[in-house]
Amino acid sequence: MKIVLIGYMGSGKTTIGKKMADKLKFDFLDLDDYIIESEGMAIRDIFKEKGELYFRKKEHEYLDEVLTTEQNLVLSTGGGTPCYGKNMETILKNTPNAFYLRVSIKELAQRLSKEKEYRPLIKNIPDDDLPEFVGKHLFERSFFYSKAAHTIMCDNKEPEDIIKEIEVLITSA
Ligand SMILES: Nc1ncnc2c1ncn2[C@@H]1O[C@H](COP(=O)(O)OP(=O)(O)OP(=O)(O)O)[C@@H](O)[C@H]1O
Ligand SMILES: O=C(O)C1=C[C@@H](O)[C@@H](O)[C@H](O)C1
Ligand SMILES: [Mg+2]
Repeated sequence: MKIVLIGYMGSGKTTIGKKMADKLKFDFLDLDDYIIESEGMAIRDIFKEKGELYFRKKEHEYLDEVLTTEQNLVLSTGGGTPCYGKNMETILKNTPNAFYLRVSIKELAQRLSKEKEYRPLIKNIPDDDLPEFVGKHLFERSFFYSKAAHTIMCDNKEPEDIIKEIEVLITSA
């Protein structure tokens, strides 16, 4: 069984995915970390040296690879994963358990202002401009995120409570 978490940068996919996999005794895989290990480079360096198109190509290949294994897996995707090529279709084809972690622009901008360094798409955006950037970007991406089987509203909730909400929605069908 595969549980896939999608959502904007900073929505909590990695944090929640790790904790949930521990709780369910599933394997855990973070697609960004898998790319970093497989390519032997940090994401910001892949963007800088090989370009975003190369990153998106690899992201697509690794997504296909990890979704076609037999293991029980919680997969935390990258913030852009569902928004390129046929990635969202691939996710939906492989599991009924795709969850969109939805967080408000305000909370995303607050979280991301402290953690821009390893996120190449926002690295150079001044904190004051982050809410506007996130708002526009999220608007474009919501079309893809909202195709998930379930949307979990995450503002002002502890990871443990979000995990409990997800657990009751998981289906083995
Ligand atoms: N429910 C939550 N409440 C408050 N803070 C949270 C919550 N979930 C995650 N965070 C914090 O938000 C930040 C971003 O979380 P995380 O790295 O898990 O996001 P992500 O969705 O994996 O981002 P990316 O797409 O860039 O990989 C971290 O500092 C994390 O501790
Ligand atoms: O939102 C995005 O497009 C990205 C989010 C991160 O998880 C990384 O996958 C990368 O920095 C790109
Ligand atoms: Mg992450």
